[in-house]
Amino acid sequence: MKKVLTIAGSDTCGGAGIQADLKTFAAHGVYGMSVITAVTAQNTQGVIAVQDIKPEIIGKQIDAIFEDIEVDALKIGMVSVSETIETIRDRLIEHNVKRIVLDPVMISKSGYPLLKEDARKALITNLLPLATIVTPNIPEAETITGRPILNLRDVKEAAKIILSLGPACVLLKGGHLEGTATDILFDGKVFSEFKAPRLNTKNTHGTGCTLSASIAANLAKDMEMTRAVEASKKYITMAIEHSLEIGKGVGPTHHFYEIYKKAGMMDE
Ligand SMILES: Nc1ncnc2c1ncn2[C@@H]1O[C@H](COP(=O)(O)OP(=O)(O)OP(=O)(O)O)[C@@H](O)[C@H]1O
Ligand SMILES: Cc1ncc(CO)c(N)n1
Repeated sequence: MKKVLTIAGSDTCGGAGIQADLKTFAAHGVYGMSVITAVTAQNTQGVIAVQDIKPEIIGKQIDAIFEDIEVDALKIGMVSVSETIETIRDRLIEHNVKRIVLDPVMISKSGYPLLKEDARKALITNLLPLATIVTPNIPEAETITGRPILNLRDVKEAAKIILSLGPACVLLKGGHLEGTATDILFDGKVFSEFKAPRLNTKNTHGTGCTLSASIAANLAKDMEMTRAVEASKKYITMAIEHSLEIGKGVGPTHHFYEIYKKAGMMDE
């Protein structure tokens, strides 16, 4: 069985972060493992509080995995502060990790900062160059590039700038634009578009976490990048289509093996 690791924050309500990642891994039939960077108190209405885990313990969690288990792919989500980012960078270089999906989580859907402002630079300089693929949403891409993104042309320009910062590929997610939910993959040579109809639901808590976890699971299964993103786009679209009316606010996406099967990935 393929083994996939998530390095991310805990979401009490189970829709985003570590919890979304492990559910996604299970639905993809891979073995999930976790390194927790922060504990959030949050629900579908917002983030109430965050406690960052000490970088030393984060480093020890990473070592505990790599000294014992072979990891086929990993994803990085919420990383909070500069010291955490530097610890993760050092440990991943030391363990010679390949196939890193970086979701540059900055702000929750409800507007709570999940990455400290002074840590943004640390994320860009330390983690972007290690990424096999980085998956910013529009506001994250605007922060990384310092440029507004209003249309598809801006998206492509931003993807080029982000690629120049070191990752092997960029997937710029169009969830925050209007109209068709189009994500653009750029590998330095070719732009590929992944489109899905915009689903009329408020229940999109954890969509970014789910998509990046799905890509990590698919890469672990030796899928080539474009095929992995294509399959993961189908998965997230179905997980949103079946999203759950849980809580009073922005409900979570739904994960189950049926979705994975319907997305045409049952043989992989
Ligand atoms: N209403 C929607 N209908 C269809 N697809 C959507 C919708 N909203 C988001 N998506 C898709 O979900 C995926 C995640 O994109 P999004 O831009 O929402 O990520 P995000 O903002 O990082 O999420 P998060 O809030 O979890 O950080 C993308 O493939 C995007 O196109
Ligand atoms: C722990 C955590 N990671 C990521 C997000 C972004 O969706 C969130 N809300 N919570």
